[in-house]
Amino acid sequence: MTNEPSADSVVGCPVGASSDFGDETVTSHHFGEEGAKLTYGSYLRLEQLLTAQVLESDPPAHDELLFITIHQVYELWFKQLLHEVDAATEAMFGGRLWWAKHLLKRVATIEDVLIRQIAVLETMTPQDFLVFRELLSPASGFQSAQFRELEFASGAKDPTYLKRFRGLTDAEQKRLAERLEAPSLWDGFVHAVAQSGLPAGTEDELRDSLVEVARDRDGHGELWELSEALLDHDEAAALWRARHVTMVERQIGTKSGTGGSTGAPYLRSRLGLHYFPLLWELRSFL
Ligand code: HEM
Ligand SMILES: N[C@@H](CC(=O)c1ccccc1NC=O)C(=O)O
Repeated sequence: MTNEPSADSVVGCPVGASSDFGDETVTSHHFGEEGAKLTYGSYLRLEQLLTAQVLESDPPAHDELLFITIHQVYELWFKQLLHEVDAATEAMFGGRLWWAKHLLKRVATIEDVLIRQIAVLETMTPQDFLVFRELLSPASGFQSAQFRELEFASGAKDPTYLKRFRGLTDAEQKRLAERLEAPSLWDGFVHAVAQSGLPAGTEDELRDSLVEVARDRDGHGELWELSEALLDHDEAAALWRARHVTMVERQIGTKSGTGGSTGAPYLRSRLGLHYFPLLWELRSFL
């Protein structure tokens, strides 16, 4: 005997299918290849996802699972952010400014989550981190290819990073090199400014055009809103860097990093980075 309802008792259920629910709650079913039923776990590839947390410490340090989980969640969101940033850039080149703005709002919302989740990692004490910290060397967040791709795709293209990375895979190197050549969010925005009929051939022209956009929002409302959405992304990235370095100081003080940098001083040297410096400069001219 089985507890599952028979196929013909399930509303909307194809012949031969069975349900995890009673008659009233089931309305339809989906099938994968060869009639195999798609399940929650198979759709989300949970077997791969949930077996990818492999600790370096042995015996296992209690907090290392948290450390790995947080970083893996970051990389999943980085992948999503790149997907949205690429689409937003394409939308600006294609004249679909409302869509670019819509996607950039999503980007900033995800970045908000990335900033707030640092607090979860801060529930780890420095003593508990030290149980497994040495095992991580010479690995470091510095080697996150997707993080650097996001910087490049946003417009902060520092080619020296390509040479400074140790241990990137060939595929990661290739992706980064391609990103250096590909149009960035900023390139997309400059294109949109030019398409609206405003001068955008030189930095000076662009500066004047941005002031014009800001002063005439009735005439240039869509561009203004787009520039604000870009600034939200830029600001969120800056807030993440600041939040990360305060966490780093709390965890390792003035120690140098596992990646070989000076640690907090290196990270502080990056706090002035802006993806869209002209949008920040503009504030001084209004
Ligand atoms: C206990 C927690 C953490 C500590 C102590 C820490 C420490 C550091 C240090 C010292 C550096 C400088 C590179 C080095 O020499 O190692 C660095 C860079 C970096 N970390 Fe972390 N980190 C922590 C958590 C995270 C998390 C959760 C992420 C999320 C992905 C992350 C992403 C990065 C990135 C992207 C860089 C490169 C930043 C840049 O070049 O501007 N870190 N981290
Ligand atoms: N760089 C950190 C270690 C660390 O946080 C880390 C190590 C391996 C992989 C990712 C890391 N996250 C950010 O740097 C440290 O020096 O303590």
